[in-house]
Amino acid sequence: MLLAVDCGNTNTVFALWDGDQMIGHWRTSTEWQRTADQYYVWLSTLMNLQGIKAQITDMIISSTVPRVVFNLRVLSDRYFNTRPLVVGKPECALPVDVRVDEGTTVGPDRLVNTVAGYEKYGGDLIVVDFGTATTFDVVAADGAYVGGVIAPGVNLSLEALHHAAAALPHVDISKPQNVIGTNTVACMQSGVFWGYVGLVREICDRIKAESGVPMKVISTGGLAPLFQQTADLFDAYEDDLTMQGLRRIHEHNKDIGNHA
Ligand SMILES: Nc1ncnc2c1ncn2[C@@H]1O[C@H](COP(=O)(O)OP(=O)(O)O)[C@@H](O)[C@H]1O
Ligand SMILES: CC(C)(COP(=O)(O)O)[C@@H](O)C(=O)NCCC(=O)O
Ligand SMILES: [K+]
Repeated sequence: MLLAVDCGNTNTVFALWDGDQMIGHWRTSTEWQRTADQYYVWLSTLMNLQGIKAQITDMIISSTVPRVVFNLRVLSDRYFNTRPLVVGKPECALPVDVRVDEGTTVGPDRLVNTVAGYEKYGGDLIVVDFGTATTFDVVAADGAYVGGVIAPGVNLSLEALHHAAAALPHVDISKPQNVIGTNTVACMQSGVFWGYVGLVREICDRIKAESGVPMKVISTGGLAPLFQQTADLFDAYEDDLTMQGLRRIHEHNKDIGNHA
């Protein structure tokens, strides 16, 4: 079975794949100090609790935080006796072209999202990921990754307000009833929530205009469900797009006989 690990700047998600069936997924905070032994105790405890008996033979990693990869490699080596595929490393092939400026390193999560988006929805696609950052990634008709947009994340924007202004409290994001807030918290939530709705709409409109073709827009990431409540922003929501992409990339590397 395949263990797929997506390490974002805030959260790390593990998913267990049996062929194209996801039989479990677990989330933990991203901490580069966490050791291979700690990962293993955590993961095996959760698997036991759910009665999952799995023989993990393969592992694939996507990480936006380079220094967590070391301990994840040790996990793979020590407990599963396999060398992991690491997206973004030369030995990990992608099933699509990447057409960006020479020397640019695209975040692996962004590439993985577009691979999964293309597999399910085809090309001429925009994938919006509401993670620590909010990213927009564009897939051409042939599935190639052709670039995108990086905007500050929703929670990051709220945190920035709190940190920079003495009188603004820590606030959790939610969809406000009204645009006009009648207290500090409601005003901040309105600014960030409706500001983001506008940001998403404007950026997607401009990507479509620049591309000159009709495009589908799909959303993913921790905070995507919140924006799914605003009916007309997205054509679809996918809660495990990065995991689907990791499975697809692993399959592609097997197909071409690539061993990490
Ligand atoms: N189910 C959830 N409900 C509310 N907030 C969430 C949920 N999942 C994640 N978040 C928050 O959304 C943000 C992005 O999460 P995530 O997609 O896991 O980020 P990343 O991939 O960058 O680690 C984080 O600030 C996280 O605290
Ligand atoms: C843009 C990101 C910070 C998003 O990370 P996330 O919100 O998933 O933690 C990450 O994809 C990244 O570090 N990218 C490197 C630069 C680039 O993609 O061009
Ligand atoms: K992410």
